[in-house]
Amino acid sequence: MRLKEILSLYPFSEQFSDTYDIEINEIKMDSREITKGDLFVCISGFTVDGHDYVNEAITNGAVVIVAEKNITASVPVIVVSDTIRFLAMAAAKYYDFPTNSVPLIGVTGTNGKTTVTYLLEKIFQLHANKTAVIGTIHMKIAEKVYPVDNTTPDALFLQKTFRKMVDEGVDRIIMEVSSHALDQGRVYGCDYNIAIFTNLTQDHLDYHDSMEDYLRAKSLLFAQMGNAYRLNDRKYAIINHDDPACKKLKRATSQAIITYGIEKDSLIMAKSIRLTPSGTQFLLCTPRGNVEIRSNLIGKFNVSNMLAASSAALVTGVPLLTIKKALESIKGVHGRFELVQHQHPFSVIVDYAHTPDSLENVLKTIREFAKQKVYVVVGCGGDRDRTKRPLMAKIAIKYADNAIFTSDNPRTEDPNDILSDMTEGLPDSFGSYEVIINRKKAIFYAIQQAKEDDVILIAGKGHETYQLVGHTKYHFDDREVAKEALIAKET
Ligand SMILES: CC(=O)N[C@H]1[C@@H](OP(=O)(O)OP(=O)(O)OC[C@H]2O[C@@H](n3ccc(=O)[nH]c3=O)[C@H](O)[C@@H]2O)O[C@H](CO)[C@@H](O)[C@@H]1O[C@H](C)C(=O)N[C@@H](C)C(=O)N[C@H](CCC(=O)O)C(=O)O
Ligand SMILES: Nc1ncnc2c1ncn2[C@@H]1O[C@H](COP(=O)(O)OP(=O)(O)OP(=O)(O)O)[C@@H](O)[C@H]1O
Ligand SMILES: N[C@H](CCC[C@H](N)C(=O)O)C(=O)O
Ligand SMILES: [Mg+2]
Repeated sequence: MRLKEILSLYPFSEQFSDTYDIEINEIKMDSREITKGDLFVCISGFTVDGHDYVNEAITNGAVVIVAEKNITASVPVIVVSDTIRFLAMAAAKYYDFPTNSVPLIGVTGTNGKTTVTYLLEKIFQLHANKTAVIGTIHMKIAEKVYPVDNTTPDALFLQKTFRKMVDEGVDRIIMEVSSHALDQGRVYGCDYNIAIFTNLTQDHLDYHDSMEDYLRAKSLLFAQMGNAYRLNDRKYAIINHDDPACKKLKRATSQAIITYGIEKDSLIMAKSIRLTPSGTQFLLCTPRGNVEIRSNLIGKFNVSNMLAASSAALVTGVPLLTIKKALESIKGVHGRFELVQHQHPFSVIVDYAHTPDSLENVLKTIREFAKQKVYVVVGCGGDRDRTKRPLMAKIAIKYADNAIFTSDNPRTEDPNDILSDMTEGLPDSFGSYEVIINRKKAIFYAIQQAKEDDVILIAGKGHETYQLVGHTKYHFDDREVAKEALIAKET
């Protein structure tokens, strides 16, 4: 594409003279990925400043630099006020606005994003849609799976990927939208048809200044849906009515609002809920009628997730009976309340709860059904919200009979410091706990202790297949380690 075309969306682009009318191979934001003929956009990051890599970019073949600072270079330099904004705009143009031609559904909230995207994927698939998903576990185009680094990738990756999805005939894109991505403008170029909010509870206070700031970031998804009351291009904000943030999020958008809820009177509701140790049952009540759902998903929070997914499916025209069939066919979500299969008379559950609210929800659910003791093996991630550590420890002790605190991706922190943060504020009256820094040993210990009808929850890593120590990822899978420990117990 000609540079002039890429620049055409930029305000007063006529200021860029014809000397800028050159052919561009691709747009890149990483000097290490530049090849001959590319345009390099300098992003000032949290770790380094892309402006410091201009020479490397030129050596690798960059023919134009887009920067926020006046820099001297041997190729033309275009100075803009905000390179992140420029990147999203240029990428959307370069890849020909892929999200204009396919419904895009964004899911945000502290917990439940991966679950809701998974449920929606299954519903749309049953409705004969060709779906694509982007989220924490992977990126998926129909049945092809690709690895991802972030839950929500950067703007460049997104636009390029959306183009690939559209070209491959995808007719529904479902994606998780993290607060980091919203704050960093990774989704500026995305044209959402539906935005879903699950809930807002404490997390990421290492990154956001306060819960208000965290909510502000989440609300950007709703604010950036635009103001388009076009009959053939309806947009919907789907919001959890039970969450206190609902009121503020409603005000963030001018689009049609669909509320869902269990407690509060909502447009889409779950009534007559029955929670059992093997699933949930409820009446899905909608303006298009009511239908009974019998799901294998465990816990009240999953009823809320099913309402969110059902709401999005309904507004896109999926019949209620298809929604019912899809929800009832789902066995479980990878790494979420996943039962480790074995012959012992006690249960081992691996779950991705890594926030105070999710840990409380999962432990409460287990507590309700446990016939004997509840064990929890849990840690807190390094280089992440320190203030959630003592809260998670308190919750673990409150709901479990035996809490074993251990490591979960210490990253660049000393695991001892993380564990001290967890246990520091715990009064003696809070009950006993143990600290076993090595996660494998902690899991083995819990499984060795367990007796008939006990339940062991291994929380925090879910689907993850690594332990991140420093900047190195070591293979580690809670489910594999649990199985090893179960075999060791037999012998
Ligand atoms: C704190 C944070 O969010 N950082 C994100 C940020 O990275 P950064 O600002 O550190 O980037 P940087 O390394 O300083 O680089 C700045 C620029 O220089 C360029 N560069 C760099 C080196 C070089 O040699 N040459 C070069 O050109 C880089 O390509 C980049 O354009 O921008 C990157 C690109 O978008 C992200 O991948 C990265 O996410 C990091 C890996 C991360 O761990 N983020 C977490 C906190 C996160 O975003 N999590 C959420 C999920 C949270 C949840 O919901 O639970 C997520 O969406 O994944
Ligand atoms: N609606 C919900 N409310 C509270 N907790 C939930 C909810 N749904 C799931 N959980 C809990 O949160 C954990 C993570 O769920 P899920 O992966 O769906 O969330 P997420 O928002 O995608 O998380 P992440 O921010 O890491 O991407 C689950 O393992 C479960 O313990
Ligand atoms: N998306 C979350 C995942 C946390 C998972 C947990 N295992 C940890 O490493 O803290 C984050 O990056 O904060
Ligand atoms: Mg997720």
